[in-house]
Amino acid sequence: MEKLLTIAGSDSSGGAGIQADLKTFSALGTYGMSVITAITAQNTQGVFGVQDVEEEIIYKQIEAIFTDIDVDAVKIGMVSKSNTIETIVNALKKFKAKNIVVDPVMVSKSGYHLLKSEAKKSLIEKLIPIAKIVTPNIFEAEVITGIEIKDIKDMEKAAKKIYGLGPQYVLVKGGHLSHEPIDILYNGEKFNYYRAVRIETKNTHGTGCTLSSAIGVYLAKGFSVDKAVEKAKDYITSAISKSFPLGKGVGPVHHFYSWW
Ligand SMILES: Nc1ncnc2c1ncn2[C@@H]1O[C@H](COP(=O)(O)OP(=O)(O)OP(=O)(O)O)[C@@H](O)[C@H]1O
Ligand SMILES: Cc1ncc(COP(=O)(O)O)c(N)n1
Repeated sequence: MEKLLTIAGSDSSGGAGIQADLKTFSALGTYGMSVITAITAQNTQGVFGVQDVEEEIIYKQIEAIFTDIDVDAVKIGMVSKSNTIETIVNALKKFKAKNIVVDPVMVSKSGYHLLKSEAKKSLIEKLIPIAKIVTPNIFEAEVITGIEIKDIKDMEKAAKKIYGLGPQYVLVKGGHLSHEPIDILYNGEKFNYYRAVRIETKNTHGTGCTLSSAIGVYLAKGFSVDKAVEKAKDYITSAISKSFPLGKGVGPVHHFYSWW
């Protein structure tokens, strides 16, 4: 069984963050482990508080895992602040982590800033360069590049600029853009396009977390990046199509749609 690690924030309502990542790892038949960077008090309507975890215990969590267990892939989500980013980057370099998927989480669907503004520079200059694949949504790609994104051409331009920061692949996700949720993968030479039909639902809490975790799973299973994204895109599209209402706000996708 492949062993996956998520380094991310906890979402108390279970739809995004660490909880979404571990559900994705389990649903896709892999063993999931977690390093928690921050605890959020969150539900389907909003984020009501965040407590960042101290760097020392973040490092110890990573050390405890890598000194004992072979990790096949690492997914990184909410990282909150620059000291946390530096701790993670130094530790992953030290332990020679492979198949690193960086989801550059900045703002929750409910509008809460999960990345402090002082951390943008570290995210861009330190975290993104160590990624095998980085998966910004439209807003994140705009913040990272300074390019305003209105269409697929702009997504391509942004993908090229982000590639210049050092990751091996860039996936710009179009979930927030037009009618068709098209995602664009760039490897420095060519673009691949991943299309799906838009599912009309408000219940999309955790879509980005789930997609990046699923990419990690398929990389851990030995698929090429192109194929891993294709399979992860199929998974998120099905999980969104079976998403369900929970609470009074934005409900979660169904990670276990093919199980029950
Ligand atoms: N309504 C939808 N129907 C089908 N696919 C969708 C829909 N919304 C998003 N997607 C797809 O879900 C994946 C996640 O994309 P999205 O742009 O929502 O990421 P995100 O904004 O980072 O997510 P999150 O807000 O959870 O962090 C992408 O593959 C995107 O194309
Ligand atoms: C801990 C944590 N990590 C990531 C997200 C982003 O997910 P979404 O954009 O669906 O709110 C979140 N809300 N909470």
